[in-house]
Amino acid sequence: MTSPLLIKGVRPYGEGAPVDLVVRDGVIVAIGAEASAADLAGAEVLDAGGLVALPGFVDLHTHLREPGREDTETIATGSAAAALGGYTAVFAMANTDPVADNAVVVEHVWRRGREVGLVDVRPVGAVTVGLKGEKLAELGTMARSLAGVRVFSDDGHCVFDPLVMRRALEYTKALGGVVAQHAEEPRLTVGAQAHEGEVAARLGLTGWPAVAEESIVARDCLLAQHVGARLHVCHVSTAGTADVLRWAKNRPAGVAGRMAEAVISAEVTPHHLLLTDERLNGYDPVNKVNPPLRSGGDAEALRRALAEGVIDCVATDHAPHAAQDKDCEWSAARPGMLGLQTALSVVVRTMVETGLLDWRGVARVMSERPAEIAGLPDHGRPIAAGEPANLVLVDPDARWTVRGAELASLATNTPYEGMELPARVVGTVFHGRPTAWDGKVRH
Ligand SMILES: NC(=O)N[C@@H](CC(=O)O)C(=O)O
Repeated sequence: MTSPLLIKGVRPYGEGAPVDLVVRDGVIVAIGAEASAADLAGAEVLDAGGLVALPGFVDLHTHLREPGREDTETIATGSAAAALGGYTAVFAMANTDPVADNAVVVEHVWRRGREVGLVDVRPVGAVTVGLKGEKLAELGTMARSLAGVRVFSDDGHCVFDPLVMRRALEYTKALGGVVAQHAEEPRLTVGAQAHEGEVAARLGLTGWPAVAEESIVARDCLLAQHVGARLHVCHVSTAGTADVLRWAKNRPAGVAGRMAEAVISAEVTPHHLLLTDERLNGYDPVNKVNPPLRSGGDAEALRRALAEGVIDCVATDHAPHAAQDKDCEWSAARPGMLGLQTALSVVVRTMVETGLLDWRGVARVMSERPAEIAGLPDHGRPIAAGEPANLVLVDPDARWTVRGAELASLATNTPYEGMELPARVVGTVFHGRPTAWDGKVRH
């Protein structure tokens, strides 16, 4: 038995009067007045007066870069960034070197995540060998490995061949898993450098048209409903994709083959909720990301779709890059931006301050829905006695200024450098143990 933890004076979901949470052996054992003296003997106390408690965040889309690019992030530094950002589980994308397309690599990532012990690191398995889109990877072996992979993705690349995608959906269905698709029709994005629109035209950058995403999402929804499988759409970036998802999710049962068994879900990144292609005017590659920052109208449509539930959840697409891959000309720079430590604040700015979501809604899109989509039983659970103690404690009134150099990631490519953002993660509790408190990681 470990010593208990007493979290004093929190407001679960920002509702009602402050209560005390008593946590023992990874479980919430009592709330408020229920705490007895016996519960509290030898307890560590976290003074959480004025803080909002939410279920720990779950990120379905994190690039931890290990193995292969440990100069930009490691499982240890990425886990630290996750804990400081309020996350208790992250899904590590498969585009590592070597690619996580086999049991050896996914077990390595899983084991290393457990050794670090700050957050549940769940490896994503590649859909195809080497992310090449040609031959299915060993999905079953990865699912049956110690890592128990259930989320499969070629993220960074689209599974563009419709027959390969169909087979992937069929196999993952048999394994109880889900395909997370990076929706990008490659023939429509050859040489693409920026959202196809006025800004790209003015800057002379080759356009990445919205339809390259929307056409793949439409096709994949039809395929998933034809075979009755689960499809998750990564980083939705356009208003048109939100329309396609709304249509697909609302189709009457029975119009497609095995529609009743199909489940479609989708994520949006914090940066697509807040930032637009107007940021490209100075050609600063920190703003280069895939899919690209879109128009203001797109961002507004994404915020509405997230509030409505057409887009299920927020995922960071945390993508650390080395300085030399960002401090260069636009066309040579790698796409991607940091996200783990700024996600909550950007969601508060775009969704809470605008009145689109309350704290219950934040819990839904950052904790509950991602945990459900990935099938994680211990995360995204209600804050109640008997439930696992995976929690985040948030100061809703704080303001802080983002400094890339102060973030826990090895890389510094945050697009929010110097920006003042609302709300701060003060504490994270992972299986009953504080992993972050007041800006510091606790091992
Ligand atoms: N989202 C990004 O801009 N970058 C991702 C992969 C990718 O989707 O290109 C990365 O791994 O860096």
